Amino acid sequence: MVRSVAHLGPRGTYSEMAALAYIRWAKLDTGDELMLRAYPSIAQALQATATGETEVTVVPVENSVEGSVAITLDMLWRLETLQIQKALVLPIVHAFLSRADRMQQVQTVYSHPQALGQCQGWIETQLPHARLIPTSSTTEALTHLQDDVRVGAIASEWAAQIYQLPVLAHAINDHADNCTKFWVLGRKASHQGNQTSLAFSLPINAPGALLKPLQILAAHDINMSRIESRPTKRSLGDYLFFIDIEADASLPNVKAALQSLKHCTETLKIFGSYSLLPIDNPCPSDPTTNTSAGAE
Ligand SMILES: O=C(O)C(=O)C[C@]1(C(=O)O)C=C[C@@H](O)C=C1
Repeated sequence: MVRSVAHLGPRGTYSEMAALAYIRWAKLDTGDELMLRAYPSIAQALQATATGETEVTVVPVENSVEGSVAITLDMLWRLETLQIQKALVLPIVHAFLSRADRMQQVQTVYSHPQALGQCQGWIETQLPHARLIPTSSTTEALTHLQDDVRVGAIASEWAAQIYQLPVLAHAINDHADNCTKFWVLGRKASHQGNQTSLAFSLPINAPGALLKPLQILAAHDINMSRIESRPTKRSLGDYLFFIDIEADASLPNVKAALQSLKHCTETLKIFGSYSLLPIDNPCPSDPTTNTSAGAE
């Protein structure tokens, strides 16, 4: 069976860029030949790995401007089987694609909500009256361009090359350092790395309930690099907490802390220890390169 990497499609998304970076790394590291496999949503990509249809999935988890990708955290909590094997951070540089000659012709802008948020300031100054329409991915937005000069889309320059679409403006993201962290998730744990991610729900909604787990981490000299809350969806004001720590779960102090956390949390999930993949050149040089196994 072809071992494949699930990601949000269709072709040319930032998620595919991240998946390609992972595939290149895996080839160099282990000689493994992995194929891309695009899915219409992040949830479907994650499910494909959970059910064994693909080996791993590469999904966005956090952007430097817009913050967490809620669906990734929610699905990770819901699917019992997934472990984080690697993390990678991609610089995200957006372009404005349109068949219009002038910006003034554009009345409607399509893109993924994360991309629309990352270019909010640019849209306000360049296209203050445009209607903004969210799409399931930056490249799904491109299907709305057709021959209509009143329509524009936000995606990468790489996507513009793949679909041979004109770029009206480039590097339109509001912050030059815009970047997104992706996780590589699989059914197996990586068992090594200097970062560990976990999440828990609390047994009671009372003063100090969250303080106890945080005190345990501090008492074991463990540094947190991130804390994020998500609704449990049971009742208003009831939260899950997602925490990243800067330590390997196999270290004695981390093992002891995780053991103690069990006593002051309701459900505790450990998503594994992993390292950050170094990315030299995020953009595949040849836009026609397609190592896709094709799911969409
Ligand atoms: O729509 C895409 O191209 C994606 O890969 C999704 C996504 C995201 O969900 O954050 C990935 C990276 C960018 O931050 C913008 C969009």
